[in-house]
Amino acid sequence: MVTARVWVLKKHFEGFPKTSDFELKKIELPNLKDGELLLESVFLSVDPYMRPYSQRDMKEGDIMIGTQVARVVESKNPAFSVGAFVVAGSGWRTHFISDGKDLHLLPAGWPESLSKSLALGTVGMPGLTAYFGLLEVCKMKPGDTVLVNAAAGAVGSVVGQLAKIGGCKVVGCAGSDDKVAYLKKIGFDEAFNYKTVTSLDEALRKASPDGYDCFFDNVGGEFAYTAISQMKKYGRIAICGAISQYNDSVPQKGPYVQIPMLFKELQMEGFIVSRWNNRREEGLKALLKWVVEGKVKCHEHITEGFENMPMAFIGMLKGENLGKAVVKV
Ligand SMILES: NC(=O)C1=CN([C@@H]2O[C@H](COP(=O)(O)OP(=O)(O)OC[C@H]3O[C@@H](n4cnc5c(N)ncnc54)[C@H](OP(=O)(O)O)[C@@H]3O)[C@@H](O)[C@H]2O)C=CC1
Ligand SMILES: CCCCCCCCC/C=C/C=O
Repeated sequence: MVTARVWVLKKHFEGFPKTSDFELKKIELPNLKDGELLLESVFLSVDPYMRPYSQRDMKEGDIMIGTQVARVVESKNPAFSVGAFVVAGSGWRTHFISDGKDLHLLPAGWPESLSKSLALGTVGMPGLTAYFGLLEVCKMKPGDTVLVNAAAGAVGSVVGQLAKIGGCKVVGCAGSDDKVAYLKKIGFDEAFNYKTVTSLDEALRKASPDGYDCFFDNVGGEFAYTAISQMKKYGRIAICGAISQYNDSVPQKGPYVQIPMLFKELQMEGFIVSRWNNRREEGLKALLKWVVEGKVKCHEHITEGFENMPMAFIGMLKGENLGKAVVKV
């Protein structure tokens, strides 16, 4: 008999999540039936979507949603051998039983020297978000100037590096000087700390006096309005996230974007990465190749200990992470 530790949503978040909104519980797992396997989480992801999705899809007492890299510890399913690593979406659990249907083996050719945690970040859902958002929504082309916010995070850091590979000029904004230094180190042409500039409008204008062809928006709110006002004619805006609004108890009011949208004839499109689930393999193969070749650099913010999941999640929402926020069990 295996005992799993799980984190449940004890109380729906009101405003910014608190550690008291979560509860750690123990669950006895039954013996395996034919076709099933027992897995143990090795790395778990903490992601911004957990904040809005918990509100929309979860009830109090549910196990927190989420993905993990897990190792097969026992198998009665011939498709998965003991010791194999998979990406699963089984929520905040140390151990779980699966019938194998929704598990993804790591992409073929994953080098032994590459941390498997990257399957939750650059070579996982956030990397795919950057890849499809840039190619299919921003429709980036060589010579474009691309703006990305939350640029030192899991998605943003890949957006900037892919845009450089694609022959673009890249401007990134992040919330600390260390993050800005990192962006410059990984090849961003311009980067600034949006928390310390005296005027965001001026900082954006200085970074690209001619404006922006593409805006990959991870943040929303006031930042997005200011950036949209500086788009070039026919610019493309990908609405990837709106993290500055996820913790609002009262929805923010304008300013509104219709005037720049109209007179600059802009395109703005929201997207969810799962739209391209049928091209997952293509995206992961490309991302893995760039990582192995050293063309895309990865940074991770690793929190040790399953007991620290809520703290890691809250820390990520506060901006404590440089790169992908991951918990190592
Ligand atoms: N559409 C889709 O399919 C997907 C969308 N997303 C979205 O992409 C965005 C980035 O996600 P991800 O890369 O995983 O997370 P990150 O690794 O970027 O972590 C979140 C970052 O957001 C920044 N942030 C937090 N609060 C604010 C705020 N009020 N204003 C500005 N920045 C803030 C912080 O960085 P800083 O220090 O710079 O403030 C923090 O580090 C999120 O909005 C997420 O919801 C992610 C995956 C898929
Ligand atoms: C239980 C696994 C759920 C995985 C969902 C991943 C979709 C992310 C879409 C993000 C939207 C905004 O952040």
